[in-house]
Amino acid sequence: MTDDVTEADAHLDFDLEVEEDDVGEHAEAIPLGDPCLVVDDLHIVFRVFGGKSREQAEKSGAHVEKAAPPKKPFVKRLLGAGRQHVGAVSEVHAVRGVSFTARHGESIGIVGINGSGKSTLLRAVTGLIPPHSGSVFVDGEPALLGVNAALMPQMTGAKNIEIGGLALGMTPKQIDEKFDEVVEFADIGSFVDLPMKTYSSGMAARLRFAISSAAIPDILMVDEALATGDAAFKARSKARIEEVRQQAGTVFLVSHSISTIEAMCTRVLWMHQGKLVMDGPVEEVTAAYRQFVRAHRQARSGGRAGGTRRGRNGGKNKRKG
Ligand SMILES: Nc1ncnc2c1ncn2[C@@H]1O[C@H](COP(=O)(O)OP(=O)(O)OP(=O)(O)O)[C@@H](O)[C@H]1O
Repeated sequence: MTDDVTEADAHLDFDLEVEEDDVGEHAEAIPLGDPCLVVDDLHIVFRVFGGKSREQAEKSGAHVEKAAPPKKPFVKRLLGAGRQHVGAVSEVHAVRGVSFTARHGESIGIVGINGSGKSTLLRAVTGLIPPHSGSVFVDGEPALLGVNAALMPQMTGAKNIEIGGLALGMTPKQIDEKFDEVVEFADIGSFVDLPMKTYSSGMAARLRFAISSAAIPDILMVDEALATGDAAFKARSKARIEEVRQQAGTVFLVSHSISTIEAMCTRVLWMHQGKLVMDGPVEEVTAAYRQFVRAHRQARSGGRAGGTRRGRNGGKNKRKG
């Protein structure tokens, strides 16, 4: 996989955040329990209407197919005759045949370039997206409050702590007891009384992480929340992740930061174009992924240099002319 940088891959649009910020020691190895999650040959397919989303998905390297038009009954065909065509329907095959088993006490990082299917996989595991085919078996209640979580931007942070807590199965009394801790963990101060739409993306991500981990869930899903925090927040998050694992919970962490994955995880899944290309110990998978990312960087900077030169010259020529 790592040596296999295709020309198509080289043009993919992705973040290459392999920065080396100091997140701390590597995740502690603890004895693992029984399986808590089994994902078996999972496929997730999105239907996309119109052309723009399709182009975006193709740019990210996802597998896009033109969907067969649904068969309409004769009467509908007759009534619809002459209506304007609203655009083609495409299918984005975002997750393609992914299988793995997670055990109690594991902390599993998910890496992959933009559009490789990481968030879709997490959302499918939590039951937010139904599988196209394949199955997900979960023992316990997954808590996902990633960047796309359904908190209400027009409501205050306080109200969102309440809603988020209830959504995670906490009682109003438990939410009351945890309230100050959540605000302190998220470090949002008096912003807690303002609508979430007034928050910076970092504040919102921190609050989501604080809510999702407040009740020590069976399975904690973290989607990029840690990328937006400072060193102190990362240290607090790491301690919280360890706490979940110590209590036999399982943690999934999606991040573009390899150093964060290395510090917080014991195992890594690498997704590429919807497929699971590697699943193994942190050092092994991150080493292979780093090599892949470097190769891409080189391929991309080569391509971009040409493009930029052409662009600049083109501008100059125009002004001269
Ligand atoms: N609701 C949706 N409708 C249509 N296509 C979607 C939808 N959500 C995701 N996709 C497509 O599925 C593919 C996988 O997206 P996903 O967000 O899971 O990738 P990712 O690895 O999490 O990316 P990133 O690192 O940029 O967050 C992409 O091609 C994306 O465009």
